[in-house]
Amino acid sequence: MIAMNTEIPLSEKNIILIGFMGAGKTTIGQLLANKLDRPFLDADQEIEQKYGMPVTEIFKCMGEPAFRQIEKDYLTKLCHNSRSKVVSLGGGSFMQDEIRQACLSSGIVYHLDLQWEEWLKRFEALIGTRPLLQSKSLEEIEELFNSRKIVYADNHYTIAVDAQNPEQIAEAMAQQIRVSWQQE
Ligand SMILES: Nc1ncnc2c1ncn2[C@@H]1O[C@H](COP(=O)(O)OP(=O)(O)OP(=O)(O)O)[C@@H](O)[C@H]1O
Ligand SMILES: O=C(O)C1=C[C@@H](O)[C@@H](O)[C@H](O)C1
Ligand SMILES: [Mg+2]
Repeated sequence: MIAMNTEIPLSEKNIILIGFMGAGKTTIGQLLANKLDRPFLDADQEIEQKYGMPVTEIFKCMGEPAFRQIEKDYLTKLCHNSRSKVVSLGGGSFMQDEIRQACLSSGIVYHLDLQWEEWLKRFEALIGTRPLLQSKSLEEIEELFNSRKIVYADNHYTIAVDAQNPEQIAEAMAQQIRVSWQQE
């Protein structure tokens, strides 16, 4: 756990979910937002809506560097201009220094932490819609998984997501967050 910026009241800070592709950021983020009665924003979905195409198409038509720039612009602005939201990042968003710093300084960052063996069970469900997986061998994906884990470790809270379903995880997170708001 790392120190938080105290200028924004705790209960107004964005709750930001990070973690590897398929860890459950979108699924759990939506459930958590409903439970806390907060608006939900998913970086990938917002970008898809703005550009009128899925992330896979943005990668194909514009290339990954363009996607990363769009992702950086969207998320750094969001961190500076918005409060009291539940925000799910894309799996790679946190790898960009500016996004990481903006999230850590303005929000409460939750790392949804999944073990490799559990992630493998989700592979088939992910491959069609995650362009980064499509060009890699399983060994290369495992390498990416391990290298990103080091970066995700820069967070405020780590939540193990291997052994529970999304509803249980969102409920546990909501309870912990409500308690922290009451203690403010
Ligand atoms: N705790 C869980 N147990 C079992 N399946 C889960 C769990 N969390 C998510 N899933 C499933 O894993 C898949 C990926 O989930 P989701 O899209 O929420 O991941 P994500 O972290 O948002 O991925 P990305 O970084 O690519 O956006 C979905 O099919 C979802 O139903
Ligand atoms: O882990 C990643 O780099 C990505 C994850 C997805 O959420 C999308 O943002 C995109 O497919 C890239
Ligand atoms: Mg997602």
